[in-house]
Amino acid sequence: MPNSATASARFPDGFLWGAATAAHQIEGSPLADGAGPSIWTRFAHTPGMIVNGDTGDIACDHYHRWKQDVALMRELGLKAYRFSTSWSRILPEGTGRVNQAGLDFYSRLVDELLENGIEPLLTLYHWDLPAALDDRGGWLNRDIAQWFAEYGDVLYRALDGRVKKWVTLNEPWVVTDGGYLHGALAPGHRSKYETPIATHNLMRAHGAAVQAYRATGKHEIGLVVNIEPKYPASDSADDAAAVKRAHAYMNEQYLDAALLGRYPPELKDIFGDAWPQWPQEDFDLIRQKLDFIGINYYTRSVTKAAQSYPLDAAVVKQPLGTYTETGWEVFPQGLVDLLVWAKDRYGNIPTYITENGAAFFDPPVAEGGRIRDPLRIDYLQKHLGAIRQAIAAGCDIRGYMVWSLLDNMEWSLGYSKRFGIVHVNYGTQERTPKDSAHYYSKIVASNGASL
Ligand SMILES: CO[C@H](O)c1c[n+]2c([nH]1)[C@H](O)[C@@H](O)[C@H](O)[C@H]2CO
Repeated sequence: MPNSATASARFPDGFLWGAATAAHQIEGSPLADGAGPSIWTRFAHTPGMIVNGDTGDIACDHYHRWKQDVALMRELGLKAYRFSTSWSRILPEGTGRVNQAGLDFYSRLVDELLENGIEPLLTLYHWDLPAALDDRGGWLNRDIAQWFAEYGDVLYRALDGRVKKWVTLNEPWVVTDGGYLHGALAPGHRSKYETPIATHNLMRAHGAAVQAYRATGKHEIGLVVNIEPKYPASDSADDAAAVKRAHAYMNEQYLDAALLGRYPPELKDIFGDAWPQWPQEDFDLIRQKLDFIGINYYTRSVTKAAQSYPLDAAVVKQPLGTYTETGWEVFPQGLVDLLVWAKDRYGNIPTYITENGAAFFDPPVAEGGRIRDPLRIDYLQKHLGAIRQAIAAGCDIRGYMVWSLLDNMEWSLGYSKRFGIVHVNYGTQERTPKDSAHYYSKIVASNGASL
């Protein structure tokens, strides 16, 4: 952890301090004003899919409370806000007819952010595929690359210039591992044959959306991936091989495709006969110049060889480790290690930490509206220290978006886990900044000097 050299390191001038959310997790009103259903609207209304039968029908009611939420960001002094747009709010059938009311919602939100001195970072896809496109095969249909580019183009033409940092996909690994392999996330498939196809079409769609941006956009576009560094449970050759497989599958697969124009060779070993041979022209589409990458970091995995599909690897719980409410080990050194790894493997591409945060059990709102969340403050402090260490090691880190601005719908875990630096009372929709929000606000105001 920090030594005198890194402790004296500082965050660069203009470091972009913000917070992140996603449409389906906070907006509510998924079918309002002409919006079409997404796969998450369907998944949440499928009995047994979401803890406590929770849905995104109301969530944080951000669809109506967006102005107050921007005011909250302003009070916290945030410089940026990473959010996603709902594809089926903009294109209810996924392609063709534009729902102007949906476009207007995001246009108003962007204007309000700008009027409050907050830079928007817009993610086109944060998992909520239009149900109408899922009915046509969704990420299993090669046509989705053009469908996605068309969706991006509608937003680029409407918002580029006001939005200057665009993201195509949020975490393609989670989309495929959760939605097509293990089935824990929408659309809930469990197929080793579908998973590589979904991966490949997500990356083709990413490339097509970047190409569409280059045709009209005048600013920046990137890709956001989740990275979870893997450490061997022992010095055995079997554990080293398990780490290699897990690292290739989760950490290298998507950035290699986007930045190097190829998949790691381990993927063929992992998926065997389920791993197709892709034509070179697909990689020519996928590999597009990016202005930045976004890395979402939460935890690490100590990994051992074990019987499991598809990796033949398992995570080893650390007896002396500290764990969050989602069972993730708090391990800030992993962030340093992965940022240096990414710099060395892909070149020092401008990088934003586009998500980092933790779910802890938060006490109820105390007298005077205070919510003490010391574990979250400790988590943030340690991970911001890790970023400062990575910057001192030469990594070109441009900004940090804490996950999340608000407690929100944690996908299949519903509202049972709270990641927000701001508490949401889902009964009243009252927002209450937690101690971590006040802590983070000071970090932002001092550009990290108060860390
Ligand atoms: C596997 O962890 C991922 O990096 C990850 C963690 N998270 C995410 N991705 C998603 O981008 C968010 O929508 C989640 O709410 C958030 C917290 O779970």
